[in-house]
Order: sequence, then structure tokens, then C-alpha cells
Amino acid sequence: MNINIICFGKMDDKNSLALLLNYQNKIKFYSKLNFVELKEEINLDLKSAQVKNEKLLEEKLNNFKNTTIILADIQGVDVTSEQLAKMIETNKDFQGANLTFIIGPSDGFSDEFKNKYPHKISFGKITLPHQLFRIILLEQIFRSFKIINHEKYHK
Ligand SMILES: C[S@@+](CC[C@H](N)C(=O)[O-])C[C@H]1O[C@@H](n2cnc3c(N)ncnc32)[C@H](O)[C@@H]1O
Repeated sequence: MNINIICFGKMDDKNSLALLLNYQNKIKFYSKLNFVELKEEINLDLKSAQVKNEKLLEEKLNNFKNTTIILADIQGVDVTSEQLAKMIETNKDFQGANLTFIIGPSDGFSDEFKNKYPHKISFGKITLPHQLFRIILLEQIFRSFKIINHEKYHK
């Protein structure tokens, strides 16, 4: 299976980038991983920034066929690590299937945009910075593969 992660902005902090790359490399042992960083619009009022970011994302999504899209959304369904592992495991049984996780920009997405996507997951009701969220998501994907394969991993 392929896992796509689409997010906004470049990770410029060296230590965070090292951590991100570390998890990317670990996940590649289990799955193809395609990491896409879109240019984030920040110098506009909230509504205009959201419109631009959402348009850019939807253009990008046209290139992703045969994929289940999962939006990371604070208001989404709270998932445990085991539930996330189940989602990944269920998906990998379909030949050629892939999962696309979307992490919003710092301004988040509009409700109209979010309503287009039925699969929304939350890692709790706290607001995490989008750059930190990508590291947490990668760690949870790696943890999922450990769970799926019944491999030992620290608790
Ligand atoms: C800084 S947050 C955006 C905050 C914005 N006010 C909102 O409510 O969406 C940037 C992105 O990180 C992701 N994110 C942050 N915290 C999250 C959480 N607890 N659960 C799921 N996604 C989260 C979401 O994709 C969000 O769009």
C-alpha cells in the first residue's frame, strides 16, 4: 500500500526535521510513503487564506487516485492507536489501495471544506501546531505498523 501525507509549509527547524525523517525512514520498511508539502498562504485574512490553501490542496488531490482521504481535524472522531492501526490494516487488504492523510495549515480549514470529507480523525481536543502534528502522525503510523505486525515497541 501507499501512504500519502499532504501538509502545508516546510519544516525548517533542524531538530524537528531530523525527527520527521527518522519516522519517515522507519515507516518505509512497511509501506511506501509519499510526503507532500504544499506552500502555505499566511499573509491574508483568515477567509482568503483558507480559500487559497483549500484550492491548492484540491488541485493536488486530483493527482491522487484510488485513495481514501483522511482529514486530521480536532473536531473529528477521536481515535486510539489501535483504531488507527485498524484503519490502516483494513485499507491495505485492497490491492493498489492507498491512504491519504491531510494535515491542515496553521489557519485550519473552513467548515464547508471539511464537510466534503467524511473521514476525519482527531488526536484529542487540543490544538497542536501543524508542524508538530506531522511528527505525531508519523509516529502513530509507525506505531500502527508495529501493532498490525505484532512487533515489540515501547509502550
Ligand atoms: C494549528 S491546527 C489548525 C487550528 C484551527 N483553528 C482548527 O481548528 O483547525 C493545524 C492543523 O493541525 C491538525 N491538528 C492539530 N491538532 C489536531 C488534533 N488534536 N487532532 C487532529 N488534527 C489536529 C489539523 O489538521 C489542523 O488543521
